Amino acid sequence: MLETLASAPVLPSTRRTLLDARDLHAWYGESHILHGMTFTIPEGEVVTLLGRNGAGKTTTMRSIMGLLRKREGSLVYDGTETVGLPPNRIARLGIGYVPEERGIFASLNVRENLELPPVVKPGGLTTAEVYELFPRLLERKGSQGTKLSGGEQQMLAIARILRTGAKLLLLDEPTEGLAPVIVQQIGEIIRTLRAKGFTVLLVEQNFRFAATVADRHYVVEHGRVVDAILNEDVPANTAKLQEYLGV
Ligand SMILES: Nc1ncnc2c1ncn2[C@@H]1O[C@H](COP(=O)(O)OP(=O)(O)OP(=O)(O)O)[C@@H](O)[C@H]1O
Repeated sequence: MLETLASAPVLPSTRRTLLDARDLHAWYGESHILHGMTFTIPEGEVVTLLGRNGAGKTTTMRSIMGLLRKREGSLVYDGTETVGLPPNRIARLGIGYVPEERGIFASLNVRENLELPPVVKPGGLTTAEVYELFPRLLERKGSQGTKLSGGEQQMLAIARILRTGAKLLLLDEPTEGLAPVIVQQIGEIIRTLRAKGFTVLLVEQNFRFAATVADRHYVVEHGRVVDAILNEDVPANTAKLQEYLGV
């Protein structure tokens, strides 16, 4: 028997559940990293995973994408159990992943980077719609990946998955290393995506930023969700969050 958390924190929602993670365990080789992650992502919400370095946030995203071979438990996306499915099948269900390192191809220009990933599901944005959302990328469309600032790279990495038809966007620390003014722009983009009906799972270390975009927060420690906080309750829980995050 795997050790699990007897009762995971639960928060109410009136929305349909888009992703339901139950008692998710995952391993890198022999290393057991996720120890029973349980959380739900309501459709149309921005949900964050908060936690210290090494808590298991990135591993949770990689597990959702099927990038870890050994997973146990349940991850139901839009009614389909995805534990056991390969990454390409999971992507085709409509999940897009922007890893922390962004994955921009240095030798390709903005337009080529944008048009590289295949459309996996109908309903993705056209290139024109992407440029409307990211005017900066239109200005830079002929520039090579290497010439882009960190903020432009992050925008390109997000823009790229919008073309694919993904409806659930996994964004791993999109604001990391960016100047405050660019962080604000990324915040604007996330709010716009939410208004357009996308669902977002965001990994963040900075809960002050997270609170400007999110509907709910899950706190991750040692591969488990140990707390769940609605965004409107963040001000009343600041001290607790600071303690969780060690800030
Ligand atoms: N490829 C890997 N092989 C083995 N162990 C790994 C690998 N990647 C991560 N880990 C370990 O898994 C644990 C969780 O890492 P993870 O990257 O999910 O944490 P995190 O919460 O996202 O934090 P961070 O902000 O540092 O990325 C850490 O102990 C880490 O050392």
